[in-house]
Amino acid sequence: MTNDNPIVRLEGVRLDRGGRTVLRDISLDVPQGRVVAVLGPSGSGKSTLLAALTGELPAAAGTVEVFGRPIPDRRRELLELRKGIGVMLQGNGLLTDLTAAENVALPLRTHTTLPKPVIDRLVRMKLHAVGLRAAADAFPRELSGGMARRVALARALALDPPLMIYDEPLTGLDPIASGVVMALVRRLNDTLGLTSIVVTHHVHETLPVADHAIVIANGGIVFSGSPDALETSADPLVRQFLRGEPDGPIPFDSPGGFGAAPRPAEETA
Ligand SMILES: Nc1ncnc2c1ncn2[C@@H]1O[C@H](COP(=O)(O)OP(=O)(O)OP(=O)(O)O)[C@@H](O)[C@H]1O
Repeated sequence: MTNDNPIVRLEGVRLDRGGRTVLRDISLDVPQGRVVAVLGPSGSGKSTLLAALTGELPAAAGTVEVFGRPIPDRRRELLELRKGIGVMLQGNGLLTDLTAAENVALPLRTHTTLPKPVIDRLVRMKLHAVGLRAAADAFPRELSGGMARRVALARALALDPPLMIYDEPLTGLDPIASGVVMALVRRLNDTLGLTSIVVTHHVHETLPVADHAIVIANGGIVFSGSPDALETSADPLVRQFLRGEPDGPIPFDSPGGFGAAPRPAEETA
């Protein structure tokens, strides 16, 4: 997967947490316009990888570039970069005492000086984009799980970020709601000209909408290729993950979690 101007580029990245190497030797290019699925068992380091993309976790080695520039060290520049990354975290993260519209308006109120009528209009557009314009005045408790997830998606889109990151967008959703959310992820990616990274262990719901998939396990990328190639892979590690088998090359009981790199952090290169 190569591209001269990828939206995200990782080169030889090592990520440590709590003094332990979680991921090592990670190289990945995400070209503009793609939907990339980041798959892997629980504790393999998927969220850790996302934390590196948003600059929350600096790489212990290697380079992480987003929008063609290394992740900045300076807080001000980092905050600026983050405005270009829409993040939908696990669960909804919706504020329960605010309506759907007020939740979507939050990033616009916090990060822009736009007048209220303009914000109201943008909020209506975002809710329309996720098919929920009629639910603007509903509180999160009045929404189904799938609808609440779509409001969270509208909120992540509020500032028109060119890059969207989804961390387990399907947790707790039934198969129908999962299908709706993933179809929306694909449609928004294409109609708004975004690039999307979807971190999930919901392989079968995510692969149909992805252009590219990577699997992380045992502290590194163990597969990188098309969804078709993933499903037909004969690699025992990939097979074990796809079938959800406890026995195989991915250890179930390594220290610190399933599939985590079981060795201490090396010296920074
Ligand atoms: N703040 C932290 N301090 C120390 N270790 C951490 C920290 N966050 C995560 N880890 C460890 O890093 C490893 C990877 O965790 P991570 O949350 O990235 O995995 P994941 O693939 O996202 O898991 P899940 O699918 O369960 O969310 C785990 O062994 C975890 O215990």
